Amino acid sequence: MSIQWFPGHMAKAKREIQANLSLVDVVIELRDARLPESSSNPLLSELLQQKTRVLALTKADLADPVETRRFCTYYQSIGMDAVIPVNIRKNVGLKSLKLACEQAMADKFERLAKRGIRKRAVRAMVVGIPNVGKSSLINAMAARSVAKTGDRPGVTQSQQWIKLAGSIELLDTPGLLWPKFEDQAAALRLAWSGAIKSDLLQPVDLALAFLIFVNAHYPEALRLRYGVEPFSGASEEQQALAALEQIGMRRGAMRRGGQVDAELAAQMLLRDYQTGLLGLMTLEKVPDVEGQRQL
Ligand SMILES: Nc1nc2c(ncn2[C@@H]2O[C@H](COP(=O)(O)OP(=O)(O)OP(=O)(O)O)[C@@H](O)[C@H]2O)c(=O)[nH]1
Repeated sequence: MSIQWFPGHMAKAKREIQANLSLVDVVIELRDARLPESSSNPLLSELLQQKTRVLALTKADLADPVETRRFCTYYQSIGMDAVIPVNIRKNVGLKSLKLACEQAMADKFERLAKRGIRKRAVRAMVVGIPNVGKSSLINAMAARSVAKTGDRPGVTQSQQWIKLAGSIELLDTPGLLWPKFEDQAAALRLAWSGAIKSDLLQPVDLALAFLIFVNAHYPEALRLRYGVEPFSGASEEQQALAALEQIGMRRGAMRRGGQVDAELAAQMLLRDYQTGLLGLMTLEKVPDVEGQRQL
């Protein structure tokens, strides 16, 4: 991620989303299925007010399916209009997402029809933090679109509406939200997922924290890919470091002279996770009742 989020940029992003919101019926909010809470932005709830909100959990092909189901149930239970796991690269879930947008608006349009107002296409926009899949989703949906409608501009002149098959019009520019840098646990997960570069930790420390997490929640993954046995007890950091050494040797991350290049090993480990080679893993749990946040 190359964007630096200074307060001025955040204010601008907020203004842009606000302006676009006034044009749409439905907001398609993208969150990473591997970290749906950490990849959200609380500002959105504040901005959305009464708008219909459909949540797409992207990169579901990389997430633990059991946890994804739990998150779907959870978000529906706290009032999200629809929650759809998607794999944008493989076009999985996109049809359901489109249907969810139409269904979410069906009642409203019916009410309007009773008042003699003609049914029109549902207007939607995509929002989310960097790297969550916004452009991929718009492109995937547009690829099967009937036509681009150029007659009705968006807020800025370069914006257009993409007319999708059926009766949805999608704004072709997504709304960009900033990630949760201030929450350190969230920032860590975002960095593991590849959404942000961590300013807090060096690659090796980032990888060690990741190894401790994986060892606690998905120990089999380390055994299967690198032959690293689960570790426990005190000196977890030391053991994680030993595991990283082993991973470095397995993956050929060596310096001249035969020593493991820990930084390279760290990068390879995280890359393996980000590309799914480490298996399907979700980095956080559904919030418990106490920790339950608003949408
Ligand atoms: N495995 C997998 N990868 C995905 C999926 N959706 C997007 N990606 C990948 O995630 C990366 C980021 O996707 P983009 O569509 O560029 O994300 P964005 O939100 O537009 O990113 P910004 O332009 O930084 O705001 C790309 O490498 C995509 O191929 C998905 O459902 N599964």
